[in-house]
Amino acid sequence: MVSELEKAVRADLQALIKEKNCHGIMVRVGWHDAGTYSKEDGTGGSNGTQRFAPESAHGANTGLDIARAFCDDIKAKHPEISYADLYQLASIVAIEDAGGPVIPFRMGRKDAEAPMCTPDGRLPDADKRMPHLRDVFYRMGFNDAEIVVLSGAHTLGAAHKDRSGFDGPWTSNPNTFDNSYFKEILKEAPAPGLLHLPSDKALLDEPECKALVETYASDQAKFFEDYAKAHQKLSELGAVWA
Ligand code: HEM
Repeated sequence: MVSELEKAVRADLQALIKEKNCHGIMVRVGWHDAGTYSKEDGTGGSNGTQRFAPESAHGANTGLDIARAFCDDIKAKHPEISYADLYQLASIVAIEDAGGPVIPFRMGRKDAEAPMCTPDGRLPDADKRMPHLRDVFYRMGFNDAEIVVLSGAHTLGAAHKDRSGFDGPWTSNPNTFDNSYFKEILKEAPAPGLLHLPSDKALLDEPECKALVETYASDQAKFFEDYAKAHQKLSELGAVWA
């Protein structure tokens, strides 16, 4: 059963995301909190440490201060929710509001404190290809199929020159969660104004991954079904439950 707290936070997140049209960055804040997880030693994951320096200042997190400030406004109104839950719920509500799949959400992640910040370099480098993506995502406990499906989150939002050095959205409808990312990356070159990261094109480097990109490009229902499962797993990486 959804608690009154979750209902209230969801409503406020939805209103904020609609008003600011900030779907992409809200998805990214949850991903970057969770994506530091290491299954080797259990460090990192969905524990809210992104709110602390030095993690907040890691290169990969440039620009996420905007999303964290939005989350702080919600936290001020609902101090009972943990940051760890809030970052994940922001991500999930943004995807749902953009027309994406409903992602099961379990409330109750405990916040970790500043000494639990992870070292820099745990999040993927957009200039690199499959061997690097495997190093990073296998460390979190994901497989190749999950790398492909989770990359589909780039259907939302955009890159910004002053944050990552890359520029522009992946699709022509960056506030709509659909399978257009997969259709776009299959094109030889990006359509005018759109972006292909090297790490996006990496998904076409090997036949099994490329076949999955083609499946998702032609079957949005399958994309949504697989995406919801992988994103739920992402949102619970390393979580310590109250
Ligand atoms: C596969 C490895 C990945 C790499 C190398 C990567 C890299 C990047 C880069 C360079 C940006 C641009 C940041 C900026 O300039 O603002 C970005 C944006 C974004 N990423 Fe990824 N990403 C990856 C996977 C993911 C995953 C797994 C998710 C979510 C599940 C995700 C969600 C997003 C979203 C929503 C944005 C848009 C942010 C905005 O609109 O401000 N990414 N990513």
